Amino acid sequence: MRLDYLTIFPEFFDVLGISLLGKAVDNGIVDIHAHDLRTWTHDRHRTVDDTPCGGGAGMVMKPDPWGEAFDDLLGADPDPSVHVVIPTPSGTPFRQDDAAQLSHADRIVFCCGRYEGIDHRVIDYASEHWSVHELSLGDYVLNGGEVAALAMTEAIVRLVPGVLGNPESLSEESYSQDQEGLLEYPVYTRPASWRGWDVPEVLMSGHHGHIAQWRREQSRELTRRRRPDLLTDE
Ligand SMILES: NC(=S)c1ccno1
Repeated sequence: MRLDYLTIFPEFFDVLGISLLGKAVDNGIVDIHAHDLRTWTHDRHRTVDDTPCGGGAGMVMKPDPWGEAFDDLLGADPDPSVHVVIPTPSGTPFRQDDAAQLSHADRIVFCCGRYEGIDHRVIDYASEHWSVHELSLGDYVLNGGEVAALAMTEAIVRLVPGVLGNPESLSEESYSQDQEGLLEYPVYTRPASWRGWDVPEVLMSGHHGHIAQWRREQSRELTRRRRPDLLTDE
């Protein structure tokens, strides 16, 4: 999997060289390239923004640098196997299913907007050539798409075979299919008693059936309380 990041702050993506993602890069499972969008400017000030047509506060990212970056990185031929991800508060919610689908992609290009956003013609042009995903991490506004791109990258790449040491751990996570899309149950480790709080007895029983039942019940109760929207049968 090749990941490209178009941004005016490429240093944001230096962190992708550490921990599990760093190992995935070292192992050749993932190939990461961060690009300074100003590379594709031609004026003395390396300008990437301009005032919004129709007025309004703030600045809008000019289309030209994006178009020239696409030309260099992707060429002009349409290829629906290339996924262009634009983190934006106006996007559709980024969910575990999106991470799962994108984890099968061979190529993902993250376009990290700043200011009031990217000239919409960039998205229109990209949509004519590649598979475009305008995705939001949540109902809040960040200063740019970089932090969201990092979060989405981790959610996606950790699902790529060979990245996680123990793929079994994926099956019991929140939102996973094995968890029926529910929130993950509470987890415990030693000591059995800590500052007056004990590990639930069932988890110390060694009775796998009872433990599995308790965990299912905990997941449903937690989901009912915190995310009733995830309960499909209620
Ligand atoms: N909520 C998201 S993804 C975002 C991107 C930029 N600002 O907010």
